[in-house]
Amino acid sequence: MSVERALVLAKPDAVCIRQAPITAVETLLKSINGGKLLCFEHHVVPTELAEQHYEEHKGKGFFPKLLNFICNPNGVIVMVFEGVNAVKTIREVFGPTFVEKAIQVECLRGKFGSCGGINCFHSSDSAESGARETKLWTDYFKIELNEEKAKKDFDEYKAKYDGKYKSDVSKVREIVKKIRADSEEYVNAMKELSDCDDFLIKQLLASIILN
Ligand SMILES: Nc1ncnc2c1ncn2[C@@H]1O[C@H](COP(=O)(O)OP(=O)(O)OP(=O)(O)O)[C@@H](O)[C@H]1O
Repeated sequence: MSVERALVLAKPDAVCIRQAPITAVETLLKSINGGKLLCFEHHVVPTELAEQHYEEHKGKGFFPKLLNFICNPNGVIVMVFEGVNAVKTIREVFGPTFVEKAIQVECLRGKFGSCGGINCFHSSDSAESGARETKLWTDYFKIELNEEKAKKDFDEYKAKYDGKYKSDVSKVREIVKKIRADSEEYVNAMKELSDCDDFLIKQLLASIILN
């Protein structure tokens, strides 16, 4: 039995889904033995921090999309939890990385995730990474770890949003499915005109959709 710290992020999708961080905090405080919330702060993530946070994935094919997602202007809610075996407990509460797998079990990524790696939450994967990530994020944003302040910040968030918006993401998942199917068609059509890779073509599509 060891007391550990874990960095938890409500990722940009969970920042938009207002009820998701509330459910996460309340579920985690109930689930972690002796669980404490030590910070609850909203921040927009600069690329240099994202690169350090996800350094183990540098060079992998999905790295640019991972940075693009976590640096989204919706920002993230930075949380630090402490408790006995906190890392394992949090990862069980969040569930599998990919939403298609997460929806097969009772877990928060399955409840709130949109698709693939757009899975609402990050949590440190070992006590060592918990310590490393907590230091990285708290140093970067000069966050003070303080249970009282975290409670106040969370209570303010809760007073503003609890029960104001739905928790059911099923309509959003249907739309995401359609967009993904259309995006494959777009990539195939562009490939007749281009040797650009799929990521760059999808970035163009994102610009078109947002225009
Ligand atoms: N093959 C992939 N394709 C797209 N995105 C991926 C892929 N693998 C991982 N990701 C994204 O990168 C994040 C980090 O991957 P990792 O393998 O560390 O999973 P995790 O530990 O479950 O997630 P996290 O680190 O966010 O808690 C995932 O949460 C997901 O958003």
